[in-house]
Amino acid sequence: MKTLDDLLSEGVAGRRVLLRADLNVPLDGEKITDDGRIRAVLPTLNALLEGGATVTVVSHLGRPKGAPDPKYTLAPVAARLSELLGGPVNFGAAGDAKVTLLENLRFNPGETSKDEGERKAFAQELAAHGDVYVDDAFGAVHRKHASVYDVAALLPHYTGYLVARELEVLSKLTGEAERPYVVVLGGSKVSDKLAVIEALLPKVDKLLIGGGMCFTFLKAQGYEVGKSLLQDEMVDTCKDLLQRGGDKIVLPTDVLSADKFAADAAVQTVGVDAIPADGLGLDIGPESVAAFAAALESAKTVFWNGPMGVFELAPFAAGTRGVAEAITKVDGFTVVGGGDSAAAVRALGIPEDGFSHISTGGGASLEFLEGKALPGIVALEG
Ligand SMILES: Nc1ncnc2c1ncn2[C@@H]1O[C@H](COP(=O)(O)OP(=O)(O)O)[C@@H](O)[C@H]1O
Ligand SMILES: O=C(OP(=O)(O)O)[C@H](O)COP(=O)(O)O
Repeated sequence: MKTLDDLLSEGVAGRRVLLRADLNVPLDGEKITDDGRIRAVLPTLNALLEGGATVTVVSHLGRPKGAPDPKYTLAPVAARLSELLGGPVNFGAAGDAKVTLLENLRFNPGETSKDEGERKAFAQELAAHGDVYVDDAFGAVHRKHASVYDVAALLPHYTGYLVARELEVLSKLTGEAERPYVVVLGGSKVSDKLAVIEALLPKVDKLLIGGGMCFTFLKAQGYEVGKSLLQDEMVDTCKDLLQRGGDKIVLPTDVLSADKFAADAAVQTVGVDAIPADGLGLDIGPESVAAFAAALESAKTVFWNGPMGVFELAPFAAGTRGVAEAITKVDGFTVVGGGDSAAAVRALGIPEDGFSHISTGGGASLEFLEGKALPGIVALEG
């Protein structure tokens, strides 16, 4: 793979660079609640600007359905990027500034289309913005999307500093990871991540499952989960995983059940056998936090992706905080990955140096750990 330093030594003065970034930041309305992913691309962007390039930055935000949706505009990101760069950023179309951020890629159906022709057509449109392509969107390298995969075939392509660094650090988690190796999974992207568990099971010593992920497993164990996040069609898969995983898989034994998805909800801590029919499980309970912390105590390698609960709402942050703190006490190599997981660490005031590495990618890291070929990396290798 050619690197950004290769490109800089070729010289970028006066050249147009198409830069794929992952600026999929958490938002509260129009307010960015964590700008970590914007900051993470600054070294690459600044190096290109210092080299004299004109840069068109492209990114997705959230999961709009292939059409413009004001809820998912990158406008707040353009404003924050401009603040962080200390200079102007054109938004939506090229202008006087050296940096342009285009609107959310996923407003175009070609970006995520399963139809290769449709994706390639959109990749052609994107390629028109650059003489060369730099991929620094580590969080999206596991997506076979036009801006991540197809466009690389159309332009000379290079890895950005973030992608290079992430691959270097995460490669310590594959192959000869020191044992015990504990993976902690949570979050809300249940269907994406259930598929990863199967591949990870043989590689790890313990798999702790909390967050929105755990309810499909609890259902598979025979418990009723009320109105909690549930992937009904995956219950049988979970039964099979539980059987194969044996005592490697650790599930919560208690949860916080709320009467609504809100900070002022009425909340009760219940055993997993007593989740009310109208209850929403929004965090793991204290007994589970203690069990997860105990399982982490002797770990030598830890990877954590996905908050243990809806940490954005104060009453449901304790599980994520407890697990994060337990990981910071581990005497070994510890990685937390994922847009929201990294944001949670910062939002909860957990010292960032308590982890060996904070990755910008959740799903991307998991698929890398799994040993899967990542489309965004395959494309850069070609
Ligand atoms: N029990 C739960 N029910 C619903 N949502 C949850 C639950 N636990 C965690 N979440 C949500 O999961 C989201 C993060 O999930 P995900 O995107 O998978 O993580 P990451 O971005 O770190 O990969 C957070 O916004 C959090 O509120
Ligand atoms: O937030 C992301 O992934 P993550 O939640 O796994 O860290 C990336 O921006 C990828 O987004 P996607 O999972 O909608 O393709």
